[in-house]
Amino acid sequence: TLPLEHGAHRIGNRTDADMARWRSQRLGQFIHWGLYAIPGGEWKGKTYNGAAEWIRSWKEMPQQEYDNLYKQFNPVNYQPEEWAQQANDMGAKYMIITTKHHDGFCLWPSKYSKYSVAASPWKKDIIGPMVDAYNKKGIDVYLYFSIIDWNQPDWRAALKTPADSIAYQRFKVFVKNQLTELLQRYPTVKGFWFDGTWDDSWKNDGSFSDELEQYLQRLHPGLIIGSRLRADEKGARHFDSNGRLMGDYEQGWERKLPEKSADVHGNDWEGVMTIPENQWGYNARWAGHIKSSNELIEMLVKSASLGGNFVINFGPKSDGTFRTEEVQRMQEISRWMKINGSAIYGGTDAGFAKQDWGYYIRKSGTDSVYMVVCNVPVSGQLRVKLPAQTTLVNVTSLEKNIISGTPELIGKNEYFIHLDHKNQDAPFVILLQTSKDSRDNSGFEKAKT
Ligand SMILES: COc1ccc([C@H]2[C@H](O)[C@H](O)[C@H](C)N2C)cc1
Repeated sequence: TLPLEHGAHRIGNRTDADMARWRSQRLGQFIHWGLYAIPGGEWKGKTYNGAAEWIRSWKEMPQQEYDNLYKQFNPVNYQPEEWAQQANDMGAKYMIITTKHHDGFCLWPSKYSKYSVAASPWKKDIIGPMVDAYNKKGIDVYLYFSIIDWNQPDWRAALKTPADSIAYQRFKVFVKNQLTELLQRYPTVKGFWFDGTWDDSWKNDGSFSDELEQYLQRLHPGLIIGSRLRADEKGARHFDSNGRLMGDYEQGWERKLPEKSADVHGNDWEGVMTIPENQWGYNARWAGHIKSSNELIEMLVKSASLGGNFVINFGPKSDGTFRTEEVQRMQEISRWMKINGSAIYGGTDAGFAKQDWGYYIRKSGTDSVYMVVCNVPVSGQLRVKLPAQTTLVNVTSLEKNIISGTPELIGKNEYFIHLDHKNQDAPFVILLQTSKDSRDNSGFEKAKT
């Protein structure tokens, strides 16, 4: 391995209580909210086909006009208590809020930038009341922070001249000041979700990103920061030049999920997902495929079955309300989580052979393994192949009328669980109580006699 000064400083997952809490939460809510919600993907009758929060970079958008949108930011219907209530109903255990996206507009009255809510008609702090409302519901808050800042004259994508380096040096002081300010203003936050760290200016400055992460940890012990912040001294991101994960969890799963256990190498990880194909901020017209609640639930289940967290993104409108499709998804997921949440919270990779009908999730540290059935076989029988020296002690379902009879032993450590022929309109859950046992199959034979 290469001798790295600014590569990964820890091998393996964090084992402290803060990380264990994050790991048990499994379902998060991402919120992208800012000036981009005002145009909502359209400008002067034209539709922007990119992601709404990137509209400033659209050739049809005069940047000065975008930058002046702060004069219209006045979310008269913003009710953070309602936001927190609906997130709590959905079953989200943490929330990530954009304090500042790439456009540089700060949703808190920053001492270090005039480009904030303080200059808007709204005037007031947006972040504080949100953190308080979510924390009051027992939901942890993480602060999304974009390193890229199109509003800051000292920001540079690349350092081409000595003048660039001098300006960028000032910019790094500004970044450190804002992050310090955020931790001082909102001491209950559990971590940062960094973004906008792919440019050369940042990638080629691994030592700064490393020092910044260590500075933040000293300032606020226990902070959880994913792999997007850091670069090592050779410009490697997420994984250092020795292939070791930097940060506290793999944060690269954006609008995509790992397929199998081998894809995550035993690391903590988090997937973030949009409901439409690729819109984070509010976009008036969602084009393309819009994920149903069952699709999002299956992604959540798949994430938990692979030992990761799943975060669903919402883009509130400029007035502070949520669009119908997003409210619908929160309500449908809420109904499912109220019945099946025990399979998700504290869930992790069961280490069982994957079957076509769906996913296994182990309640971490126990012999309880949940089966979440997403694809009901026309045969009506679910194949369960237990690892060696594992016996099946009990089988129950979280809802009534799912299973018919007792499991049928069909081979060594292999069973069919027969389903009651009800057609299901959502994934359903069966709980397997197993036990480590030197004798194979000893479980159900006892039950059968
Ligand atoms: C260039 O491809 C990108 C760049 C940035 C993103 C940003 C989105 O604006 C959103 O904030 C997402 C979490 N982030 C990765 C997404 C895709």
